[in-house]
Amino acid sequence: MKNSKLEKEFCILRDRIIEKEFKHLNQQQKSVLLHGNGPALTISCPGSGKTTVLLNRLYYLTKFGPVYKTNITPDNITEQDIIVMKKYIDYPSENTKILSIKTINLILKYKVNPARILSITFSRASAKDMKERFSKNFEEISSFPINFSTIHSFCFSLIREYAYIKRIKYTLIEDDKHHLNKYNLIKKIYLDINKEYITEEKLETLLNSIGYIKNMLISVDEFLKNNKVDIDNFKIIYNTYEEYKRDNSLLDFDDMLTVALEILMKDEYLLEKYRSKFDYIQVDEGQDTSKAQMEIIKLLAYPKNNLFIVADDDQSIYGFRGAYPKGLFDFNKNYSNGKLFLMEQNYRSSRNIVSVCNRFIKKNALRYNKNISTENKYIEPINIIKVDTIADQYKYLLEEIKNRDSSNSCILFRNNLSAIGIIELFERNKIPFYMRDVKVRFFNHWLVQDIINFMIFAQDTSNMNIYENIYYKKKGYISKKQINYAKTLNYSLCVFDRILDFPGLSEFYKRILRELKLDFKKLSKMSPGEAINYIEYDLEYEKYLKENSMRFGYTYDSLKTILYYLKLIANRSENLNDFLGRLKYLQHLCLNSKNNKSSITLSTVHSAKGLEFDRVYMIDLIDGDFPTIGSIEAFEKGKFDLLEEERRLFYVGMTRAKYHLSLVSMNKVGNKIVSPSRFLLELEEGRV
Ligand SMILES: Nc1ncnc2c1ncn2[C@@H]1O[C@H](COP(=O)(O)OP(=O)(O)OP(=O)(O)O)[C@@H](O)[C@H]1O
Repeated sequence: MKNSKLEKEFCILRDRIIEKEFKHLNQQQKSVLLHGNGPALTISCPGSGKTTVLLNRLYYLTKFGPVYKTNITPDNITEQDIIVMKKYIDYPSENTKILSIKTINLILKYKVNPARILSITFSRASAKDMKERFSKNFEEISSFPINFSTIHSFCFSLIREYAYIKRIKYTLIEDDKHHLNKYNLIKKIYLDINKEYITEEKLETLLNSIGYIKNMLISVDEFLKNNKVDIDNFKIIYNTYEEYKRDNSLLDFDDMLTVALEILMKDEYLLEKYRSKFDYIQVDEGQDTSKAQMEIIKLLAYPKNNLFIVADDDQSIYGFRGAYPKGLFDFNKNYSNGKLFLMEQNYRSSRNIVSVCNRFIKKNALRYNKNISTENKYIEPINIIKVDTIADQYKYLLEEIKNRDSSNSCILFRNNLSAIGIIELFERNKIPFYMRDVKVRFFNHWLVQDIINFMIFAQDTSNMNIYENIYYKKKGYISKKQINYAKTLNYSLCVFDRILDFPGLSEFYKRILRELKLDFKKLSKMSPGEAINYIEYDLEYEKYLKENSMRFGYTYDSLKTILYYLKLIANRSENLNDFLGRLKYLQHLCLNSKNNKSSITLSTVHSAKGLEFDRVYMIDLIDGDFPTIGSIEAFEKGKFDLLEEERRLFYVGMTRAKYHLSLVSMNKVGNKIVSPSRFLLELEEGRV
C-alpha cells in the first residue's frame, strides 16, 4: 500500500540530494539545469556556463531523470530509506557511500538511458571538446554511450540508413583528396559556363552562397532578390550544380541537411524510428543553427518536444552561411509552453573584461538586451597596443610569451593568413604552438607558386615547363606562338636563346630578349629576399598582379599581403633550397601541430568559439581587415548587418579571455600605411 507521507518526504529529500549534487551551480544555472520535460530555450552571455549547464544536465538526466520538484516516486519506500537519505544530507563528507544500494536504486529509478539523449553541437571540434570536458568532469558515467554529434553527422547517419533501404548509393563530395569533390565539380561547372577559371575567393563566395540558400530553405531567385553576388551566371551555375548532384546521388555538407529534412518529411517509417530513438535533444550554440537545421531538430523532437537549447545571440557569427539567430526569437511561437531562461553571470572573465565587452556589444541594434554581470575580480585593464610595424607587433608578442607559461594563452586573428607570420616567428624562436585550423591555403596559393617558379626558372633557364607558367606574368611580351616555336628546338638550350631564333624578330625585340636573359641570370644569384623584390618590381610581376587581381577575384591589397608573408619567410632564408625547405617545414609544422595541444594556441576567431584562455592576444587589428572592407562599405550604404556580425565576431574574440586581453594593431604593413580597427579605436577612446 502507498504511504503518501513517506512519498512526500522522499521527494523533498531527493530534491535536496539533487541540489547538493549541483551546488556548484548558481541559482539561474540550476533552474535551467533542472528543467524537466518540454521545450526550453536559454539565452545567455559568454562565459555564463551554457556548455557547463548542458553537460551537467546530461549528467542530471542520466543520473536522476527529470524528477526534480515532481511527485514521481517509486513504490516501495520505507522508513529505513528515509533515514538513509537524511544521513546522506547531514553528513556530506561521507558522500554517496552512505546511501544503501536499495535507496540509491530508489532515487535513481527514473534516470534516463544516456543513449536516449542526443546532444547536438555546432562543429566536430566542439563535439570533441564537449566530450573531453564531459569525461573530465563526470568520470563516473563518462564511459556510457553518450551521443555528442554535429547536426551534419547525425543527418548523414539518417541518410545512410535511408540509402540502404532504398538501395541508393550516395557519394559524399566533401573530401578534396578525392578527384570527385565539390570544389572540382564547381570549378568545372564555372569554367564550362563562364569560360574562365574560377578564383579561390570567388569559389568561396559561390560555396557560401549555395550554403546560405540551402540553410535558409529559400530558392535561388529569392536569394538573388535580396543579395548581390559578384559571380556571372550564378543562377545557372547553382542549378547545374544541384542538378548534377541530384542525378548522380552526390552529397555535399549542405545537402546532408536538405536531404535529411526531405527524408524526414516524406518517410514516415524513418521519421518515427528516429523520433523514438531519443527522449531528449539538447542543442549547444543555438545561435548558429540554420533554418534547415532547426526544422530537422523540431521534427525529431516532436511530439515529446523535450528540446533544450542554449544560445547567445551576441555570439552568432555564421550569418554568411545561413545561421539564423532570429529563429530563436520565434521559440515561443513554435512552442507556446516553451520555457525561457536567462543566464547573465559571466564566470570566465575578469570584471573589467566583462564590462568593456558588455558596453561594446550593446552598440549592436539587433539583439536581446541582457544584464550581463560578473562577480569576478578586476585584474588588469585591457591592453590596447598600437605599434608601428608588423615586426614591432611580433616583438611585442615575443616579449609577452617568452619566459611565461603560455600553455593557456591564445593568439587570435580574423584571417588565417595572419598565422603565417606567427608560425614563422615561433619557428625561428623555437616556440611550440598548436593551430586550431590546419588548412592554411597560403602554402598552395598560386601567387606563392608563381614566385617559386620564377626562382626555379632562374636557376635553369632551359626549363620550358616552368617558363610556360610565368612567361606572361612579367615584363617583355612573349607570344604563345613563340613559346610553341621554342619548344620545337633543342630543349637543353636557354629558353630566350631559342626564342631569339624565331623568324623575323626585330633588333629592338631581340634586345629585350637578351635583357630578359640577363635579368634571370641576375635573379639566379640573389638571395630569396632580394629575388622576390626583383621579381615584383624589376620583372614587373607587381604590374601583372595589379592588372589581374580583380579578374582573379582578389583585391590587390590582399595579394600584397600574401607577398608580404612570403617575403618574411624569404628574408630569413639564405638560398633557394633553404627557402623551399623552409616553406615545406612550416607547412609541416602547421599540419602536425595537433601534437602540441599544451602549447600556445593559434586560431581564427571563428574557430575559437566556445574556448577560453587565461591570456588572449588579438592581432592584426586593421580597419578593412577586421571589420572587413565589405562590411564597412555595406555600412556606409546603410546596410548594417555585416558590420554587426563583425562586431559579434570581435566580441567572441575578446570574451575568450579570462584575465589578460591584448588588442594589437599597427600603422604600417610593409610600406602600406594602415589604420587600426575602428573597434579598437572605439575601445581606446572609451566610446564603449
Ligand atoms: N557556477 C559556476 N561557478 C564557477 N565557475 C563556473 C560556473 N559556471 C561556469 N563556470 C566556468 O565558467 C567558464 C565558462 O563556462 P562555459 O564554457 O560553460 O560558458 P559558455 O556560456 O558556454 O561560454 P561561451 O558561450 O562564451 O563559449 C568555465 O571555465 C566554467 O567552468
